[in-house]
Amino acid sequence: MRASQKDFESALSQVKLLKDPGNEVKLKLYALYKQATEGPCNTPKPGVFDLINKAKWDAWNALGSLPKETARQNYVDLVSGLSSSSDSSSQVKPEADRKQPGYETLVVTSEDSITKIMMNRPAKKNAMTTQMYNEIMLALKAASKDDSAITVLTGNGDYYSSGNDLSNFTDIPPEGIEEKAKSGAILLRDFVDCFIDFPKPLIAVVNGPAVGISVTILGLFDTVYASNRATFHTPFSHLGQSPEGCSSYTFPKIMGPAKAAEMLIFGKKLTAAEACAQGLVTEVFPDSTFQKEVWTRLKAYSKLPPNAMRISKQVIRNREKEKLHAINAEESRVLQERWLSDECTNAVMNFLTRKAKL
Ligand SMILES: CCCCC/C=C/C(=O)SCCNC(=O)CCNC(=O)[C@H](O)C(C)(C)COP(=O)(O)OP(=O)(O)OC[C@H]1O[C@@H](n2cnc3c(N)ncnc32)[C@H](O)[C@@H]1OP(=O)(O)O
Repeated sequence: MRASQKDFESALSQVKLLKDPGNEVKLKLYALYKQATEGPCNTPKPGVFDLINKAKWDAWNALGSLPKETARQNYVDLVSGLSSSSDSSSQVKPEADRKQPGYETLVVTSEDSITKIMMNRPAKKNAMTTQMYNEIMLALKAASKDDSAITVLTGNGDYYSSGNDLSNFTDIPPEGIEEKAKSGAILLRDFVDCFIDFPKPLIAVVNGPAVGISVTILGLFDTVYASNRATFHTPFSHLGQSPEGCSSYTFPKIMGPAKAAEMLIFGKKLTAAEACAQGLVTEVFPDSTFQKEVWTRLKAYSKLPPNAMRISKQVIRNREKEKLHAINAEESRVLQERWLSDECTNAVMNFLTRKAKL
């Protein structure tokens, strides 16, 4: 059911009675309020030294073209979630306090036996920089050893992730472009290996569109929940590139070779419903209730006996591990060559000079 203007006004009054929810939530509330009342952000970006207004602008701008009604609904849902959590437990720490330090491109939190790794470059659609790949690997390694039962990867803002940050290609070392391609292939291989080897249930909470490597690695997750706003796009041929993340093996296995070829060779973009029908996504939720429904479900799952879940995952996945590592190595080797091709260089230059988007 859509939130009415009255629900929205009542949420606006309720929010004033809440305990300080922390800066991150306040920014989310601000952005949703602006989007619900004024629509997409169209004011000039504040200067870099105007930190507070820039953070507010970034949060609002990250909502992109989210419709006003959806923003209104999300605002009402967020306030209702905050009210019930502050009613049910006065000991809940604000998110800012639970946040693990040391990450610049992620927000990593652990609560209710769930470690949540949130990609946090909303203004860049959570494009993955070299730093983000490295931080995700660190966060996964830490989560594999912490006392959480399950681990979640998600995105902040309107995108899940727009995939590899194409400006990674501009940072050429003095040794030249071949060396860049070589180190990129090593990074890719190490990154995907972390997903292959991750020992606990790994869940993707796909909050919006997903592109490139953020889609291909989904075949290595145990469960994928998606908002109905999410789309799944692997435009490798358009970019002069080739599949990674073990998708050359997992996608044909999940959806059959014909459907996999449409995605991986021809770059067909799937809606969340299509991705679910093809087995890449576990379940799709309406965007207005996505966060509430998914987190309620995950909190229930996180209470299951953790060792049993870990062992079940091993039984399901272990016999494939060796094969997946070999496929990852081969895909990384092929991509290393592709990155040196004219097709790839031209596609990246076209994006970076704003001549082409997906
Ligand atoms: C080392 C491991 C390598 C692994 C190999 C991985 C391969 C892949 O992942 S291939 C996929 C690569 N991704 C793309 O080609 C996406 C490129 N982005 C786009 O086409 C568009 O940005 C969009 C469709 C994702 C969103 O379009 P729109 O809603 O119009 O938003 P903007 O384009 O204005 O984006 C806002 C802001 O974010 C920057 N940005 C978005 N995605 C990327 C990206 N992948 N790389 C670099 N930058 C990205 C975009 O440039 C805008 O920046 P500003 O202009 O500074 O605001």
